[in-house]
Amino acid sequence: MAKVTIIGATGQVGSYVAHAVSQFPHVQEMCLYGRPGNEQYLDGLAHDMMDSFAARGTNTRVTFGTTPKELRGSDIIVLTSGVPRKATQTRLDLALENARIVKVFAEQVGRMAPEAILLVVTNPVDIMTTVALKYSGMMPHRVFGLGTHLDSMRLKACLAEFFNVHVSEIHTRIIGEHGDTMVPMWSATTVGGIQIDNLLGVAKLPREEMIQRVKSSGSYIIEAKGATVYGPGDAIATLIRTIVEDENRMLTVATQIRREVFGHEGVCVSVPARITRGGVFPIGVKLSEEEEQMFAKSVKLIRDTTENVCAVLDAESQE
Ligand SMILES: NC(=O)C1=CN([C@@H]2O[C@H](COP(=O)(O)OP(=O)(O)OC[C@H]3O[C@@H](n4cnc5c(N)ncnc54)[C@H](O)[C@@H]3O)[C@@H](O)[C@H]2O)C=CC1
Ligand SMILES: O=C([O-])CC(=O)C(=O)O
Repeated sequence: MAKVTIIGATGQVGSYVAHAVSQFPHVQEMCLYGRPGNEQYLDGLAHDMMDSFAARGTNTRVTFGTTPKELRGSDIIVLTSGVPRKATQTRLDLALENARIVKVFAEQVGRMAPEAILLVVTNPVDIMTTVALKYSGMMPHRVFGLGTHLDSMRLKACLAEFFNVHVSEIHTRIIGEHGDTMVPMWSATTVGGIQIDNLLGVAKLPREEMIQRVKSSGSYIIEAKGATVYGPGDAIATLIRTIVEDENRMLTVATQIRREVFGHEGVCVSVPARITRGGVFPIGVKLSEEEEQMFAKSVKLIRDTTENVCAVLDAESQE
């Protein structure tokens, strides 16, 4: 049984995730957490959800609060607080503003629930995951980010449409940044278990177009309806289910990498990882030369931006 806490529960992604995750049988308590001033909204949200659970026959207890003690006893904490981008912005434009928000909550989690698993969603997610790891002081396998799991699902949908097969027939991964430097792993892409290059007719696969579609998916949706909610929400819900039900699935999420395994270190970036009730454990993979070069570019961008942001945060905390 697990207590799941959503930080940023008043937001679009946070409230959808809270509702989606509460239906998992192992989730005993759903704690809706927000910043001071949002108590009335959280109260209303909690009551709305209780009505929903009664209608659905879900037995999850809903609690809410704005003080750090609410975090105590959490098994999984999802951090969704932060400013979302406008269609004209990149995720990287949010880095400093959201890092200030993430730092505050990460410190609270590190103090109140250091044994929990912390899943970071706030954008730019790779950088925010490193910020959360640094300022929470938690173990690296207990802090991870949504990363390119969502991008991998978006590519999966494109491939299922192209091949006209059920999505469950597609296995694929995108590693690296949740952003423009993301790296598709065509070498790990299969349809019905068959490696994509061994399928007849695959030469026609519009790989570049598909990746462009994945890269622009967030801004396309934001421009049309203001925010992405169901895609990230259900991608997050899958990760939480994997943890609470100890499914040992291998998904692609932002996690701290080590030099001995990935040739780089010091940042959180998406790679394949085994996800269990005990945490998230990256798995080393052999990349092609092109994938390796693209991955190095992604890591450099994340590292440079993270270092800049952390330098500002550290200077501010000296003031
Ligand atoms: N990694 C991913 O794939 C995705 C990441 N996101 C990111 O998640 C974050 C939230 O997105 P939405 O829920 O759509 O936004 P939203 O505006 O609906 O909600 C924002 C939440 O953050 C809180 N918040 C805002 N400023 C704050 C501050 N200064 N201090 C404390 N709390 C603050 C709000 O109270 C609210 O709960 C954004 O950074 C967005 O870019 C969203 C979708 C997918
Ligand atoms: O694009 C955004 O800002 C939200 C997000 O990360 C996504 O849906 O991929």
